[in-house]
Amino acid sequence: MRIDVITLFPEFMAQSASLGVVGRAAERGLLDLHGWNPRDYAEGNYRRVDDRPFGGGPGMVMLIEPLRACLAAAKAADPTPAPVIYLSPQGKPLTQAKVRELAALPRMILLCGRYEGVDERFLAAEVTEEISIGDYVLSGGELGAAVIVDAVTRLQEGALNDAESAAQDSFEGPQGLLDCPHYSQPAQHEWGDVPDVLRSGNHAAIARWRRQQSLLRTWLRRPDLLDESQLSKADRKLLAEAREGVEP
Ligand SMILES: Nc1nonc1C(=O)NCc1ccc(Cl)cc1
Repeated sequence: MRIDVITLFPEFMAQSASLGVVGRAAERGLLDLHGWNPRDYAEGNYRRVDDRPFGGGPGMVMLIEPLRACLAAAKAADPTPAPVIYLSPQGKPLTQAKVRELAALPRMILLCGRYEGVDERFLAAEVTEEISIGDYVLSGGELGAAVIVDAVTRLQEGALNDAESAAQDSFEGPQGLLDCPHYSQPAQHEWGDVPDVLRSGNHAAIARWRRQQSLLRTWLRRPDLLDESQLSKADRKLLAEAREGVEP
């Protein structure tokens, strides 16, 4: 998958995509990441990319023309069509379902704003969709872009090894349940012992326990993610059994 990122800080994107699974995927050619800096397309001595807002008020607004020229250069670099996705708190909240949709695309262009905003006429003319990574205000769109690059790259065929993809699947199964607790050495510790079932060697019982913990945690921490009507009979039974001993 090719991802072009329009950002005043291309070095940030390069760094965040050079580590771990994403870095490995990029090395393997599963991710083709390109940074484009609007400042390289700004005219005049000062190469302005921003200016004061009409109507007054604090801060600066990113100008149309440098973004327009920058986006045109990015599009000209590869014939593959791509949606232009703008990261901002005004966007649609990012979900794993959306990540899966994006991961299936051959290419996307991520637009990272800075300052107080981007001229609305550029957004109206060039942006396909706006996405938010959460209801909080960051200093720019780059962290949102890095989140999308990471989440989408993990889903590229061959990006994850068997263990990693099993972990991914368990978490983002069809119902999107929260992950179960994890334990490793030591078995006994002053902060508690590892649940016996995990040391029993009984793989059916272990899988049952993990599923039950995911169901219980989702019910307790994120009931909004739990659509009980979509649960299998077995899952409903597991959850009912787990609920008995627990107050939400
Ligand atoms: N929340 C979020 N989810 O995606 N992005 C954000 C975010 O806060 N961006 C900050 C931002 C976005 C555009 C401009 Cl011009 C300036 C600052």
